Amino acid sequence: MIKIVILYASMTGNTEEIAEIIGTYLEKQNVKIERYQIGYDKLESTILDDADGMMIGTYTDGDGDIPFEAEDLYDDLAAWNLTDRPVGLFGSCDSWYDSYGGAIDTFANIVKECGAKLPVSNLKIELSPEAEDIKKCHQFASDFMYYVNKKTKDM
Ligand SMILES: Cc1cc2nc3c(=O)[nH]c(=O)nc-3n(C[C@H](O)[C@H](O)[C@H](O)COP(=O)(O)O)c2cc1C
Repeated sequence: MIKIVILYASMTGNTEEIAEIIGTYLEKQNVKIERYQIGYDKLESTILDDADGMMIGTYTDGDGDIPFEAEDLYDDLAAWNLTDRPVGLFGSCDSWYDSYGGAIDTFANIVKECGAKLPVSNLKIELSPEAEDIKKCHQFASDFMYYVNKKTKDM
């Protein structure tokens, strides 16, 4: 069974909702999902030991900043073995701010630097997901799994 680990940081619940939409969609497709809330759950590189891919969801704080509770994870990722691992980035954003979903891009950059593969574009959802956004979440998850399944078959 394919396993995907979903890490998310959420203050007011929007990114958590997106994580739920993606996770539930994938579970229905027989993917094993493990969810961890950044800043609350214990996060160690071993959570990836038997995982086929990882998704990181985050809201954006300050002036395009990553949330305070995600700083430890950000610093620790270099020590995780991310080489060639498929990673997808998503989160809730607010277009009122200049740096739209800046934290998502910051996480995308660090995982790329750590050698991860980013098979899908970062998914940025305006505030709380609406019907159209739910479709985008499903498409994001589906495109991500297309890559993961292909990679798993090739191995
Ligand atoms: C103090 C503060 C600063 C923020 N800065 C940004 C920002 O720079 N860019 C952005 O896209 N959203 C920014 N936001 C908006 C949040 O990312 C947005 O409200 C998001 O939906 C919160 O997600 P959550 O419900 O998962 O916590 C900011 C929100 C707050 C309260």
